[in-house]
Amino acid sequence: MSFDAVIDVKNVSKRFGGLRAVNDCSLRVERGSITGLIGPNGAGKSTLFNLVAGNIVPDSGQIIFDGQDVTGLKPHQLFHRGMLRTFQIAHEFSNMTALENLMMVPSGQPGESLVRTWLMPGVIKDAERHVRQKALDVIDFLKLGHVKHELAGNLSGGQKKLLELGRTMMVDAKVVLLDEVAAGVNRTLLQDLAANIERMNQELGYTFFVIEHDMDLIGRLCDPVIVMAQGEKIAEGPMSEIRANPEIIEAYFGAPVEAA
Ligand SMILES: Nc1ncnc2c1ncn2[C@@H]1O[C@H](COP(=O)(O)OP(=O)(O)OP(=O)(O)O)[C@@H](O)[C@H]1O
Repeated sequence: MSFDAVIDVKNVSKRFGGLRAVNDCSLRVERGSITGLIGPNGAGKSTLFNLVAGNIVPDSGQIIFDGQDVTGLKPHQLFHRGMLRTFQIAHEFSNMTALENLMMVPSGQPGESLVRTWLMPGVIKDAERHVRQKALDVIDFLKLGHVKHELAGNLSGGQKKLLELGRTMMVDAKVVLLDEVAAGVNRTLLQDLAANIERMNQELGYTFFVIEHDMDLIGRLCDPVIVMAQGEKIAEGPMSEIRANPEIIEAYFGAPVEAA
């Protein structure tokens, strides 16, 4: 079977003191998929995300991103290669409008250099026009037109998350790591958010890697779903299969695990 992995985690381990938070774990995220990562509290999901996103360095093993060994690279270096992590913290600049927030994202805009601004005003104008148009397209795609001139600080929790999703679209990410999408979002906006993630995946080809405690959301969005427990991958498959596996249900999906 051919498998085009955008993220390939190979035998990665991470200890905190005597605790093996991630233990010889291997898993892959296929390009074009929405891959879910679930498991009980303390299973090692966040640690695995931190390892993949470059927030912490593994004790052993390798992280391959888009065919290249990126083990030990920092988050900003991974960002420039097209790996984005979002939703853990709302990064919006409160005193800027939704549209301006999107326009701030692309790095290395010519307008950032004062010397270039002075030497080549025409180039800057063109680049700005391009970024503005792209931001307007993203606003349209996410159906945020009615709040585009609203200060980001005044948006609802769900709208802020949509805006953050929009920020990933400004840089053409190869993979987006989503952390706890559902946390703090009401059911209606959650449906919007889920629909937009699906559209970004299906219409624009984005790959997502998702940690989520909300099993309904995981069931709706993700295929495959990877189950972690005690620092290891213990199962992988469509949510229907995972849900039907009595051993997994018994051991890992009792009431405490479902609680977001
Ligand atoms: N910085 C740290 N220092 C010490 N121990 C840590 C650290 N980060 C995580 N751990 C421990 O590693 C284990 C795995 O934690 P992790 O947060 O990765 O699990 P998780 O699956 O994301 O859990 P949850 O669903 O509760 O967020 C836990 O026992 C946790 O206490």
